[in-house]
Amino acid sequence: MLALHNGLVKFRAKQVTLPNIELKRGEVCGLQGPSGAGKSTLAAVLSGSLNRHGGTLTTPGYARGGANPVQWVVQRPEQAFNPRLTLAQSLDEAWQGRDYNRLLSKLEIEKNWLNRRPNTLSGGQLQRINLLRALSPDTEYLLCDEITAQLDMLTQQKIWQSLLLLAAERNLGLLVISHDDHLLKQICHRIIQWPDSQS
Ligand SMILES: Nc1ncnc2c1ncn2[C@@H]1O[C@H](COP(=O)(O)OP(=O)(O)OP(=O)(O)O)[C@@H](O)[C@H]1O
Repeated sequence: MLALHNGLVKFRAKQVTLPNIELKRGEVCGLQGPSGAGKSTLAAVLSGSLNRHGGTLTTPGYARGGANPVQWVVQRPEQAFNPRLTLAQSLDEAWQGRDYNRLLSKLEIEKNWLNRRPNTLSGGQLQRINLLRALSPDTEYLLCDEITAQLDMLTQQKIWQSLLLLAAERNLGLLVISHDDHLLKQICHRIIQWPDSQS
């Protein structure tokens, strides 16, 4: 279970009250809310990237020597990679030397892309590799923060098709943060409307 209750984050000039959330493995939950409400802040807290100032956070434990089981995937994949490393080097780090080749075709990634540096790939190519980076065997929950918002419609559809299949196969819990009403209704089991109500 991944859960946050009564979460609160204080920035220097602002305090953000986070919505209560409980996400189980195998579940695809949408999160929708106005710009600036704190959706990315919530993802940062759930993934342990940002300290909270209140509330109770429940996360799955790390496997011994393993990576974070809660992975936050952001809208701009270039932020997730060291620009000086090839993508293969970044993937080897994230996967700790384990074999990810089986996932290349599932995510429609061409092997030769991996010899390149992040700034030489398109947004869609890089986001596929970013998802592969986040999908090491340790991952149990994926926080998808507007991950296809900058991509064309066809690429969006293909990425979600691949990702939902993999999520079902791996029994991952998915939090889908998006302003795209149509996408959320199409793929989510339930949608949290923030700050209004839960449905
Ligand atoms: N590092 C930071 N320092 C100061 N304020 C911040 C920081 N990060 C976020 N905030 C503020 O916290 C609030 C929530 O930001 P957040 O990015 O989580 O919103 P969001 O719901 O994801 O917005 P959007 O839909 O536009 O991406 C905003 O008012 C933002 O300005």
